[in-house]
Amino acid sequence: MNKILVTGASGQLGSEIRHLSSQYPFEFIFTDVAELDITDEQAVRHFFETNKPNAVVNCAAYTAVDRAEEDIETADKINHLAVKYLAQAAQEYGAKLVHVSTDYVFDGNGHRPYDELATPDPQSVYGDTKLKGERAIIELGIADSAIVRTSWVYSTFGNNFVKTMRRLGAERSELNVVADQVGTPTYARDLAAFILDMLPDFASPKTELFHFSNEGVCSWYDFALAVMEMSGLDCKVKPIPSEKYPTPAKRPFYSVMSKEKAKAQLGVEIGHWRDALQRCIGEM
Ligand SMILES: NC(=O)C1=CN([C@@H]2O[C@H](COP(=O)(O)OP(=O)(O)OC[C@H]3O[C@@H](n4cnc5c(N)ncnc54)[C@H](OP(=O)(O)O)[C@@H]3O)[C@@H](O)[C@H]2O)C=CC1
Ligand SMILES: Cc1cn([C@H]2C[C@H](O)[C@@H](COP(=O)(O)OP(=O)(O)O[C@H]3O[C@@H](C)C(=O)[C@@H](O)[C@H]3O)O2)c(=O)[nH]c1=O
Repeated sequence: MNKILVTGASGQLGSEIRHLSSQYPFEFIFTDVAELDITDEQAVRHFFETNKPNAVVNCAAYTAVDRAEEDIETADKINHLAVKYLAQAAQEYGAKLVHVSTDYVFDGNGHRPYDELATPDPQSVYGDTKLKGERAIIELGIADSAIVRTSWVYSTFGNNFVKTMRRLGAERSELNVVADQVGTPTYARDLAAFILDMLPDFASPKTELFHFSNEGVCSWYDFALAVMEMSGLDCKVKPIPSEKYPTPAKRPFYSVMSKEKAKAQLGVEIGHWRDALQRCIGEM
């Protein structure tokens, strides 16, 4: 029996893993900051010593992209230093590690889907701290560890762009949304299934990077339009350029990721973002 520690389990991804957990023959330990604060190095070691998980899926993160620009130290603690503590504990106690990262590690100046060999160049504090977290794992040379980069995550659980659009769409008759930032949305349930499916057989002498999102490409504007349409909301969405929606953090203009490696090596079949969105909104 595999004993899987899930950190940050009250967030979107963690909640989706919990939702799917009864379908998998694993024993799960779900923790969020109250049960295991991953920035507390001693607490992390103690937790591994006491519970001896065979695997850890790190869903904990500092995901407030704009707030991170001001709150650099906290973002770094959670997205970087804490990831090192988890990786060290996983190495010491022989547990598999699956860590989740982001498309925001890329500068967004590309025009073809980024694969796992593409050079990251984050443009925001959030992206920078997430990249430092990735590197902390890679530098340890830890076996049986995977970093899954994903993008534009939403779920019925937690906070996300889909929920923001539904709220604003119900309140307003018109909404401006950026149309020059392009990427791929990811239903957290599909990401959760991908991670749980890969875990049992996953083995690697070093850290493997994988990209995972739903299929297809869209702008935030296209995404917002689809949310309104599928939610039956009569709110007019207007496309605007990024300079008309100034934010503290710079977002990549293009952050589409190639999933070829995950498909070839792990045999995953991935649904289109519109179908995934429809499934999620159907549960809201
Ligand atoms: N959301 C997105 O669009 C994307 C997310 N990702 C990555 O996917 C992963 C999962 O994201 P998602 O589920 O959306 O994130 P959420 O923000 O929904 O959840 C993160 C969870 O981690 C918790 N947490 C924060 N600090 C700590 C801590 N010190 N110890 C333990 N838990 C803590 C949060 O608690 P609290 O809420 O109290 O802070 C929250 O419950 C993250 O690695 C994220 O970077 C990648 C691409 C896109
Ligand atoms: C609410 C709103 C946002 N926007 C823009 C701002 C931004 O450029 C874009 C997305 O908005 P958000 O701030 O909700 O999304 P953001 O927090 O940037 O989402 C990111 O989160 C992190 C955690 C990730 O890892 C990324 O993959 C990505 O999902 O939409 C509008 O144009 N109009 C609006 O009314």
